[in-house]
Amino acid sequence: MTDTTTQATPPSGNERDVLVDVRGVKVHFPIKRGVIFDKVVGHVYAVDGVDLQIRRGETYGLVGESGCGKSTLGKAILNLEPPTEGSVILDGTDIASLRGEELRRRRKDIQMVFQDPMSSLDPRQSVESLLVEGMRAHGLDTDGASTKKRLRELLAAVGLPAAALTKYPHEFSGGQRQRIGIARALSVEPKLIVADEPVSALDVSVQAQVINLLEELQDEFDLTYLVVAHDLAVVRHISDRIGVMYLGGLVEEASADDLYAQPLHPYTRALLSAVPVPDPSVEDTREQILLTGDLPSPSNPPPGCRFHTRCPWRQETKCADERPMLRVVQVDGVDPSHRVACHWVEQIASGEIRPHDVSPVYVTPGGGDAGALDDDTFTGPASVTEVI
Ligand SMILES: Nc1ncnc2c1ncn2[C@@H]1O[C@H](COP(=O)(O)OP(=O)(O)OP(=O)(O)O)[C@@H](O)[C@H]1O
Repeated sequence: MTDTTTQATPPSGNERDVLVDVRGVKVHFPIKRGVIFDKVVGHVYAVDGVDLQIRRGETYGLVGESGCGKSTLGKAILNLEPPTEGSVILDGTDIASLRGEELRRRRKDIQMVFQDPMSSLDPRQSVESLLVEGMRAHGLDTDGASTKKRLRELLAAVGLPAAALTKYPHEFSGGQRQRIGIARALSVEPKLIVADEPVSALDVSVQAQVINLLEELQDEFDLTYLVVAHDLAVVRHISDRIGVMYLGGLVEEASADDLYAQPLHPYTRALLSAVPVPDPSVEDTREQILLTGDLPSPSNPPPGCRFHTRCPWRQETKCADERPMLRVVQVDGVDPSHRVACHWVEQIASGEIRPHDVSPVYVTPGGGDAGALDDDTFTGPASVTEVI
C-alpha cells in the first residue's frame, strides 16, 4: 500500500499580510529503547506535514483532539521544538536559520501564554521580578527610571493594580495569574502570541474575562494570536480563522463563521455535530455523527487519509492509499479560502456519497447552527475531548 500525497493548494492571502508562514512542517519525536545504546525503534509523528499562514492582526484558532499535535505545532512555530522538516517563516525570516543575537531579537517577536500560569511563573519571584526577568532575557534595558512606569502600564493593560508588583504568584487567583502571564508576554512587545489552552484551567466565568482581555489587547497592541484549544466554544468566539487538526495534520481550515456554518470534512462535522445546541427544536433535527473506533496512535498513523479508519464516508481504496492534502473545494456557497483535506468532499456535500456505519441518530445535514453559543458566554460541554 502506498502513501502517496495529492498536491496541497497554497493558502490564499497577500504575502505582505502574512506574519507567520508554516510550510510543510513535520515534528517527529524518536522513540528510543535500550539502556545502553538508546536505539531508535520508531517515531511519534506529532506534526506530520502542516502548511498554514497566520495573517497580521488575526486570531488563528487551532482545534483538535488531545494528542493531535496542536501544542507541538505551536512550539514548532516558537522554535521551542525545531521542526524535523519544513520551515517557519516569521515576517520573512526563517527562524530556524537564525543564531545568537539575531535569534534572541527575533524570538522576542513571538511570546507564549501557557495553560497553567502557576507552573509557568516562578513562585519565589515577585511580579516585578518576573516581568523584569522576561524583559532582560530578551535584551531590553530594565535599569532606567522608566522601567517602573512601564511595569505599571503593563499591569494596568491587563487589569491589575500597581500594588501587584510586590506580590507573589500564590497571592493571586487563577484568572489574575493568567493576567500576569499575559503581561509578561506583552512586556517584550511581541508581534505574535501563541496562547496554548489559555483559559482551560480557569473557571467558566473567568474564562470569558480573560478571552475578552486578549481581544482588547489585540486591538490596543496590534497583536496576532495563535490560540491552541480543545474547547470549540472558546475557539469560535475568539478566532477569525480556524484550523482543525487530526493526527498531526490539518484537515480543514476556514473562517470561523464558515467553518461552523458549513463544516465539510467528516471529522469537523463529527466534532461540531456533537456540540449540544441550546434550542431543542434545532437539537432534535440536526445531524449527529458518532465516530466509531479509537483514535489511532501518532506513532503508527494509518496510511492514506489519517481519518479513514473512523470516517463514515470512507471509500475503497483511495482513502487508504492516498493522503489528501488541504485544497480549495468546489462546493456551492463555500468561500475559496475554505480548504479541506478530503478526496470526496464535493460528493459528500452533494449527497452523492452517503455515510455508512454511523450512529442511528444520523439525520440529513442542514438543521441548525452546530456549536452556536452566545457571543459572550462560554457555557455547555463544547470540548473536543467530551465530543469524541
Ligand atoms: N517531547 C516529546 N517526546 C515524545 N512525544 C511527544 C513529545 N511531545 C509530545 N509528544 C507526543 O506527540 C503527540 C502530540 O502531542 P501534543 O501535545 O502536541 O498534542 P495536543 O494536540 O496539544 O494534545 P493536548 O491537548 O493533550 O496537549 C502526542 O502523542 C504526544 O504524546
